[in-house]
Amino acid sequence: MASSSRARSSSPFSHRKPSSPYSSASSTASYNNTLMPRSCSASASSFFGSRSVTPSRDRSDSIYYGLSHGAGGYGGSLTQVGVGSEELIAEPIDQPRNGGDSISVTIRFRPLSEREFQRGDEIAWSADGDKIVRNEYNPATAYAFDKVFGPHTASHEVYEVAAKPVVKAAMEGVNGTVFAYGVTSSGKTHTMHGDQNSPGIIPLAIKDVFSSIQDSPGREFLLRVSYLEIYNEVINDLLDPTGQNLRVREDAQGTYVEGIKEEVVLSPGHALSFIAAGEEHRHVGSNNFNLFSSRSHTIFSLMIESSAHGDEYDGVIFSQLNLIDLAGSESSKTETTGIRRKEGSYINKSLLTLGTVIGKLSEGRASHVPYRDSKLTRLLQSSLSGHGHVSLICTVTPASSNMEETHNTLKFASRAKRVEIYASRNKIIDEKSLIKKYQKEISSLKQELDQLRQGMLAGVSHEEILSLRQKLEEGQVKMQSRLEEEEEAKAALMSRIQRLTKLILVSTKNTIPGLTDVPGHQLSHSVGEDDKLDVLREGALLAENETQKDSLSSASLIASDLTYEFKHRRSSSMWNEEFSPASSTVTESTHSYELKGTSKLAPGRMTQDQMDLLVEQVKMLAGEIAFSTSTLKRLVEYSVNDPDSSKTQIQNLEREIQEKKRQMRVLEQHITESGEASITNASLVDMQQTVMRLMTQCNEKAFELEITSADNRILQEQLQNKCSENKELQDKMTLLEQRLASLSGDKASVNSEHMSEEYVDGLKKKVQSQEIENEKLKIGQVQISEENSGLQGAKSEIVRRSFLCKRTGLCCSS
Ligand SMILES: Nc1ncnc2c1ncn2[C@@H]1O[C@H](COP(=O)(O)OP(=O)(O)OP(=O)(O)O)[C@@H](O)[C@H]1O
Repeated sequence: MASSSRARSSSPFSHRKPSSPYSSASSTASYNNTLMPRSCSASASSFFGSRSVTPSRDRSDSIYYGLSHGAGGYGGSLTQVGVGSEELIAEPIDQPRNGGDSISVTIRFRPLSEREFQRGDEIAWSADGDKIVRNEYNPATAYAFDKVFGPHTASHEVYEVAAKPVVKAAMEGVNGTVFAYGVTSSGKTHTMHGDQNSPGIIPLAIKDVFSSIQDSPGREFLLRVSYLEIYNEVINDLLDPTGQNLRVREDAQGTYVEGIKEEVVLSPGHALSFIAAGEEHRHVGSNNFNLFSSRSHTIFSLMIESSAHGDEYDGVIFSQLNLIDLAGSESSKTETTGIRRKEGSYINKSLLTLGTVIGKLSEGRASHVPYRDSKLTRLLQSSLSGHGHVSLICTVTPASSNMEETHNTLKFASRAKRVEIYASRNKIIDEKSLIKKYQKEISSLKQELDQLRQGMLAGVSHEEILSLRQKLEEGQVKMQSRLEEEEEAKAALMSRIQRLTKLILVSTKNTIPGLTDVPGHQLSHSVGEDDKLDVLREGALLAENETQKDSLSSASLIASDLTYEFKHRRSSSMWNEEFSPASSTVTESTHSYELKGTSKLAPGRMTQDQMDLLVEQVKMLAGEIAFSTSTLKRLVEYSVNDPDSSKTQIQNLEREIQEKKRQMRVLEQHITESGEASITNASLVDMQQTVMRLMTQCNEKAFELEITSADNRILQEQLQNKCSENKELQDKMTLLEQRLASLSGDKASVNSEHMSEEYVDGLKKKVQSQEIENEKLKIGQVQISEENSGLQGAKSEIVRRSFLCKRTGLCCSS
């Protein structure tokens, strides 16, 4: 058979042997060294079946004992087995020395297997009463324990005694460890896991944990599980196939496995589905004693965090519950070769270390305890060193062929009984706890969401926002994207809140304020629960009977976000019932407005819808008051003619008006309180401010643009004037130039014709003054050009500004 990680069926237990003790073992087993009892009678023992042989003895002469404590308790005062015979090898079990508790040690017999039966094995060890194990061949050899379970005890009975108290304490913050110890094929896996017909300690503990949550309506829980195996001294994560060869680390809280995967679980089915998945990876192989022998030690851990609701909050309690299925020790009789032998030697070595550690601890001396000698003892260090409850279930076979191995198990159990523990509630952790982190995150997200909701609805209506958008033209896009962002943020917050709250488990029982009267159909399972329960149903693991399945289902928990949603819906519907305008006729309104629930309506928690409804109610009341007042006025007028007949009507109407005014005041007060509560709403203020800012900016820009446009028009007019002036001057200059040219021609002709001196001087003066005028014209022309270029600059500035205004998108229609 393949040695490692072979695929098995989806049920975590379906790969296991059939429950019948006679159905699994091979009938061809070679087993010759059967031990026969020293004083064996042929009488059949009804206890172990007709084939079993019980040696004869006289107990009353050889042993007396006094057991004074109740079964399965911690710190029980199990007294030693007193002895009256020198043959007695019984190891006395002492009271804890220093007043601490002791490990709970129970023994579970399994029936003779078919193979043992076929082989002619006899009963070598048996339960004598419910606390003593006695050797059938040497009756003086007896051991006393907290409880001894006979071969026909069902697993749930073992659970009640050996595990339930540990689970209960774990729910209250005390760490707990339950482990099954015994030789191969003695029934460890049967005890810890069980099968479909008889669930073992692990499924029963899981079921109990969820029932306990169900019975704790005042608390919130967060559960995580991890599942690992120690195979050949290597730690593998059974929930994560990539998590191989993990390392053990140590911190203030004790040892832990670095990088182990922890899964949050929401229901029993959910938790069991992880075990089923883990079992797929566990190392199982066959030896000549057990077809499905566990080749590794497995530790299934349940991390439990809890805290009280709301005002009752007193910190977070954390505890860890370890449920351990050890691999069985193998004797030389276990015929193994190759890989099995190697596995066997690792198993034996670690169990030997466990024995040594227990031995050292039981001595109670401050000697070195070799926890580090094996991964198993290293991981169990905090449990074994007494910081939590420990329950050891030793599984044994009664078979004579295994008499020595069983004896060794009993001796180990006896030593373990002497180990003292001082289990106490874990320190209250707060900031570091996951549940606290989730709770904080949820409440801040909820606040944020409320703000967002109110911010989007209060004060600024959607229509107003739309009209603002229109006014803001391009600003509309900005606004739109902002709205979308906020919608997205809201949706993201909602889904995050839902996701986180779904991980926190609360009881569905009706004692939490706000959860009362929850109609069954409004409650839902947590996420994934149905799926996981399907997995469970497929494996039929817990389908022991319908009742049990039902109780498991009823133990399933709702997520607190559903509670939140439910509360929300409930308050809304209550609101609708009480404040529905539809139900408010003038005469009935007195009742419908009556604020029966005012104390329930914490103003800060009002949704916008509720606020709107209130405002509507106030408006309606105001209308009604106005209507009644005018009716009253008319009645008073008519009453002049017939005062008696109208008197009662007038009085009634006056009373009605007074009453309505009173109701209106109460409603207004509510609105004011709610308004005050929401006035701090940053999102709303933000949004309104943004709108206002954009509006103001837009108006300013529009005004600026108007001024600039006006300036522009004036400048353009000026430019045109200057241009026409310029044209005139240019025309004038052309004329003057023409005249100058003609004058120059005149001068030449005068010179040539020897014109009179006077005439020439006169002409010269004319020319000079003309030149001066010319110069002036030129200067004028330069000025005009300069002015022209100034105007051009102004023009481009206007164009630039207009462009900028358009770019900012904030210009008005002008
Ligand atoms: N109390 C019991 N009642 C009936 N059958 C039992 C009981 N205990 C064990 N068996 C049966 O004995 C066989 C061996 O049991 P199991 O596999 O649990 O032993 P184990 O101690 O886990 O062995 P290993 O150490 O090799 O894994 C199985 O077929 C199982 O169903």
